[in-house]
Amino acid sequence: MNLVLEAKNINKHFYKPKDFHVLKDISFGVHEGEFASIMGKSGSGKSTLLYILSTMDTDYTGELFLNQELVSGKSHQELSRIRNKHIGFVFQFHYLLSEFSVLENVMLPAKKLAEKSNAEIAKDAQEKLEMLHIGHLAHQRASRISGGEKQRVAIARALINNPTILMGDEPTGNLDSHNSENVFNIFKSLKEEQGLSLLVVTHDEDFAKRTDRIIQMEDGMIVDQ
Ligand SMILES: Nc1ncnc2c1ncn2[C@@H]1O[C@H](COP(=O)(O)OP(=O)(O)OP(=O)(O)O)[C@@H](O)[C@H]1O
Repeated sequence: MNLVLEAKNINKHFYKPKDFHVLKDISFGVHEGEFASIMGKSGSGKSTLLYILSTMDTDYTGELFLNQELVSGKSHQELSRIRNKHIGFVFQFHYLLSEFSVLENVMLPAKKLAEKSNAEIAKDAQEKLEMLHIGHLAHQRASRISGGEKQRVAIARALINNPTILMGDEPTGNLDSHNSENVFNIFKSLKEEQGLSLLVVTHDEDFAKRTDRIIQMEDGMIVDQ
């Protein structure tokens, strides 16, 4: 099975207020169609690692491959394009633009990529919303929908460019148990029905236990996977 993401000997330091070796020789991979989770105590380095894996942070040593292509060392411009095309990201907070409609929010990453006409992008966005059972909300303002709906819109937006991998940093952290369960089920069906690869940082043990693999972090190291 192909690796969609591979980290080799990733090390990172923070130098302020003093030298702190936050990630210590991290190596692991995510296979095509795998749903993996990262767990670990607060401060163990999970978010720091995810920001490197998603190419948002380039200040580290080691090698990062996406779809078997070495991405470390590339320019910010190249990384921005790779990230937009290959990585979908869902955060704890939805970061929707509240004055825009749901549909416009979902369309944004595809407009940035500029590979399709606006009409095609709108059609794709509507399809993603239908898939997540919120098609009827397309023309609502993003500020006028519930928290659980906002997170589903954020997932639709993360999927609009048909990424290779979907990453999440505590994507259920702000949701009640019912909406968390919804998000888990959406992720699971994306894996099962579309073969999507997923990598999710979570504190929710119940969520992690039901993923294919738990990557356990402690003190900047992977101690179990
Ligand atoms: N910009 C920074 N400068 C210095 N130290 C930082 C910086 N960002 C994070 N840290 C420290 O690095 C360590 C790892 O932080 P990180 O946010 O990756 O942990 P985490 O496992 O995601 O924690 P949580 O579960 O609380 O989100 C922590 O000790 C944190 O205080």
